[in-house]
Amino acid sequence: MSIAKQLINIGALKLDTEQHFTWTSGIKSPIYCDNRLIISYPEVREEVIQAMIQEIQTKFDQVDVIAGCATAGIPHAAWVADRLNLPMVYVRDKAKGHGLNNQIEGQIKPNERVLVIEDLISTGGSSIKAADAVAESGCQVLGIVSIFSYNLKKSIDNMKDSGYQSYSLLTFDQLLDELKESGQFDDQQVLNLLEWRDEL
Ligand SMILES: O=P(O)(O)OC[C@H]1O[C@H](OP(=O)(O)OP(=O)(O)O)[C@H](O)[C@@H]1O
Ligand SMILES: O=C(O)c1cc(=O)[nH]c(=O)[nH]1
Repeated sequence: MSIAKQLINIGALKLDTEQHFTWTSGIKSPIYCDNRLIISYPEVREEVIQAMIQEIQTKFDQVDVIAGCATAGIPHAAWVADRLNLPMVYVRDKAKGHGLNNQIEGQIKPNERVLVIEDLISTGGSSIKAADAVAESGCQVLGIVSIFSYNLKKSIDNMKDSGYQSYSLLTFDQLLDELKESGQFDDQQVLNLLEWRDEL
């Protein structure tokens, strides 16, 4: 089953055209994709892990370390790192502020080739920030792999400016196609959502 179908089946897609959800960037959205639910469904997470591994193996040569973006990217990074028998770190959105004051937890060494794993990309701000922290520690960021991207113009521009390659297993456009095919959304709803996304 496609990842789009699986996300729909587990209820990861939330729609609220009246109240709207507030994204981490502050954007108010009628839609919210809760990839965090994936961790509770072994069959779905298995598909996601396998798809991520395939993406990594086809797009990147030699990966030394997998870095998960805190928090929603962490479990996926952990499963992928485990399957590939690679070291893993995770990257906080900022330094912890107490204890060792780390932003990156785990160990990376200068010049290592690091692949960043994120669960979702809206503006790309969070994953780029995590990748920047990895780069600032002297490592080479190979790119960012995420489960889902809204394909916002802003995220495409942000990724381009950052210079990081970014790949997502599923895009908003593909998800809307699936919602239309399954009869859950009609043509007009899909058009409205695409128009809303393109205006952000
Ligand atoms: O591309 P962006 O505009 O940065 O948005 C995407 C980010 O937002 C969500 O995280 P959130 O801030 O909700 O935190 P969490 O991962 O701890 O749940 C998501 O998991 C991404 O990290
Ligand atoms: O941009 C976000 O914060 C965001 C959007 C979304 O659909 N899902 C999510 O977990 N975060």
